[in-house]
Amino acid sequence: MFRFTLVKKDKKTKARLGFFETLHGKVETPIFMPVGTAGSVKTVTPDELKDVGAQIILGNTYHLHLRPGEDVVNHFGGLHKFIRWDRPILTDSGGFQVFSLAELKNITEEGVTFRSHLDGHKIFLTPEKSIEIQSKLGSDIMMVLDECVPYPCEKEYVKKSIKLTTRWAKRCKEAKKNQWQALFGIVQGGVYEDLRKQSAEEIVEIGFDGYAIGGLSVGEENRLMYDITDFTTDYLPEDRPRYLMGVGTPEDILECVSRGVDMFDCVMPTRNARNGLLFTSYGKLHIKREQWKLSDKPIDENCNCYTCKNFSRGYLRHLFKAGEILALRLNTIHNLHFYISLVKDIRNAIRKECFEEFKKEKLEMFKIGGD
Ligand SMILES: Nc1nc2cc3nc(NCCc4ccc(CCO)cc4)[nH]c3cc2c(=O)[nH]1
Ligand SMILES: [Zn+2]
Repeated sequence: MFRFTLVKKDKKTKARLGFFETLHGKVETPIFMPVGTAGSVKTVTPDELKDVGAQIILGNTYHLHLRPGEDVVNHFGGLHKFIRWDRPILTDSGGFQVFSLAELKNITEEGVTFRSHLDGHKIFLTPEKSIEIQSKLGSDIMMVLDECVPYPCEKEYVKKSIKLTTRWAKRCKEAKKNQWQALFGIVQGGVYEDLRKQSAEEIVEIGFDGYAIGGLSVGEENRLMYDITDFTTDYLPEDRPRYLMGVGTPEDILECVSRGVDMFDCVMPTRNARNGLLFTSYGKLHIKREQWKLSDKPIDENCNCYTCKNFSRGYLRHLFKAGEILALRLNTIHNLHFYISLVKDIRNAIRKECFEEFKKEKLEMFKIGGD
């Protein structure tokens, strides 16, 4: 059960306001999805996720297959019950994780063979196996198994790779049959516009509930990511959500919403939080800096998250320097709240038809510098 509704199209940019409905509830777009790779969004509880306004989270087929295994999750009634999250979950297919994490991988027509980064045991992932795992996990939105080519990558290789990705997408759709879960296709094509057009046309031809732009945020320059995104969204149907995988910084999200993207996921807010790097309205702030030792200010005076309502920079710096686990939790709560509030403000700006001014103002403020 999945349905996307386009509510409003911005007049001056390609930004869109919409929402989609799943078995586990409704999600307004543009949306940011916190990453819960192995089931948990690191260091925070489901209630804390709801407090910061999270509507949907992302899980990873690769990680959950390796540990604890989809049969264990299925034994507990699926991922929602296992992790106690009753809102929508999207699972990535393992495509990217194999290419970015596993050692010794070999790709054939049938699938990809790789060794677990945990204990080195051999795994053979096929489109059918990826769909089987995601079905047992019970995610609301499944992703097809694709080949995410590295950057840079020979055009000849990319040309062959998108054909394989298209054949795998077809096999995923067949493997899904009439299951209740939604299935998103993934467009590849590297940084080559003609191959992006070809991949988009082939994936749209198969027909999916939504379309992801893959193969980006893999080391290419931002400008190139924006250009390829801008080019590709023109080949995706208006009445389906567009999901830019692995993106990105607050700037990237503003830039790519204006280029027609509805959905984002990134480990940036959570991973940076654990490294003491905090997002504020004026740019990034390094909490461990000496200059915050005696600061009684919150991370961001414009933020009303639990961390900013209760704690000073001085205390957060102390916790971080002392290696207190609470530091990781409070930093994560703030960074997730920052990202989720940003996309909420984006939705309101599109609704009030002032998105372009909102974007300009935000980008200017981010440049001031948080430190
Ligand atoms: N199935 C599939 N999944 C993907 C996930 C991705 N995730 C990314 N980028 C994430 C990169 C990324 C990694 C780490 C950090 C934190 C740095 O502090 C930020 C971004 N690109 C991606 C591409 C694909 C893709 O084509 N196919
Ligand atoms: Zn805050």
